[in-house]
Amino acid sequence: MVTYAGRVTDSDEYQIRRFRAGLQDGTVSPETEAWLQAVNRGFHEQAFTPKTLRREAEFIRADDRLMTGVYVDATPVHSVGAEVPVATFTTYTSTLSTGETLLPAHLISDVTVRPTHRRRGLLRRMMTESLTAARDAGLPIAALTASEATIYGRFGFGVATQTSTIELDTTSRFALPSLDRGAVGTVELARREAIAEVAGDIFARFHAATRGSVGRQASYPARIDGTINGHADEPDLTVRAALHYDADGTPDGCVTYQHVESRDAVSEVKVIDLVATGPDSYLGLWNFVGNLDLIQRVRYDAARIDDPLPWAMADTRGYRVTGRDDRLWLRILDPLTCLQSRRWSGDGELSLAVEDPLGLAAGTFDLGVSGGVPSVQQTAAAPRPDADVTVDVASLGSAFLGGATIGALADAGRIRGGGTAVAQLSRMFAVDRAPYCITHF
Ligand SMILES: CC(=O)SCCNC(=O)CCNC(=O)[C@H](O)C(C)(C)COP(=O)(O)OP(=O)(O)OC[C@H]1O[C@@H](n2cnc3c(N)ncnc32)[C@H](O)[C@@H]1OP(=O)(O)O
Repeated sequence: MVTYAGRVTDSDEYQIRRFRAGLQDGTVSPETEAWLQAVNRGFHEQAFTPKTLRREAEFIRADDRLMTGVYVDATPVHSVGAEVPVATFTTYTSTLSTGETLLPAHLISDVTVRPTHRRRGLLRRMMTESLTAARDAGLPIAALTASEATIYGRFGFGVATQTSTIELDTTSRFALPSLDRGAVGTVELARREAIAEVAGDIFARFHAATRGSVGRQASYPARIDGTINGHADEPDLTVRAALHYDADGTPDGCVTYQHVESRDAVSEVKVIDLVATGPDSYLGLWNFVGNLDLIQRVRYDAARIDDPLPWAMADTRGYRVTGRDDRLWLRILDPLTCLQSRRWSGDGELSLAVEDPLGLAAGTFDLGVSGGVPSVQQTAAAPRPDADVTVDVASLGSAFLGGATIGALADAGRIRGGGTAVAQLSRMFAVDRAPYCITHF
């Protein structure tokens, strides 16, 4: 019988096991199946069918994920068995685009703790061990997308990118006059099945050029083309797709969308995914979606917060932002590598102290930028009180790609330093566009 007293760090009641997805000749191993079904329960989702279970196992194997399960020795009679983990956590390596380079990134997902085992430190233990292992393996940064905004700051994660939910009025008000000013390319409906063939190449071009983008997991084509349809065995055949082609006929943008029942009897289309490699393909795809017949409104929940679309529209009031959400959370593990990998806009020299509650990225750094080229050196293993500017590691994660400005973080009390040094750091960190991530993981 499980006893429910004490914190996990004080008890030997829990065993942690780490493993890769077990899948042989189309059969999912019992350990992997129990882990996947536990994740589903944790997120209140329907149980996998044999077909969707196999597909999910194939995807997580393709990502080469490390799965962590926390187990108890024994469970009460009639309860789920001891083979089902009470907590889950998974990690894999992908890339984060700084717009200049692709940084290897430690991605964290599928974090669940069973309600009957919560608030005993299981998440803290899994997270601390995982971040420490990633740092020791030389990974400079960790990333996740969060179910709640209050959980991950304590582990050094900061909101690094945000997205808007937008609604477009696509009645006769919708027009993009700027498209007539020399935009090139054409749009054509695509076969749904073709998306899996082209989406990867289009995304790779977007990813390399877009600061804040995270490499997509193996399941992504199936997520955006309707193959993954909740937990149904069959694809969602309401999903449609269109491609934008450049002047040479090469696909350089892709949108998937579906007609949905709206709350207020307005004929509405939901954009599932839209990836464009440049302004022409971006506006071209929106022109297509905005001119669909019989549709009065288009909704999209992953628009840039500095979206060019309203600036291209004849009637900017046809573009409404109905929400804004954090998307990517970043946790710097190696400030030296991270700071050297980004683009700098202003020259300057100052010392930067980084505070880290987990101690992984703490230190004092001399940061110099000359002609936009950075030179960073660690001068102390701990944050020095006499540094020009002091920042906590979560705020550094928010500022890293320009998602939060240094000025806003200073006014929020999260960056400390003399006015001149903070203003200089602000000029050095400034970016021309907000970072943008359209990967959910
Ligand atoms: C990347 C992702 O996968 S996001 C998805 C996260 N998962 C979910 O939302 C599924 C539902 N929730 C859960 O499964 C669990 O409640 C979890 C995973 C959020 C937390 O797991 P627990 O094992 O209870 O967390 P743990 O006991 O280790 O708590 C660690 C700290 O986080 C805090 N905390 C935990 N959950 C929350 C929360 N939902 N909101 C605010 N603080 C929280 C605890 O108070 C504790 O704080 P402290 O150590 O500073 O005192």
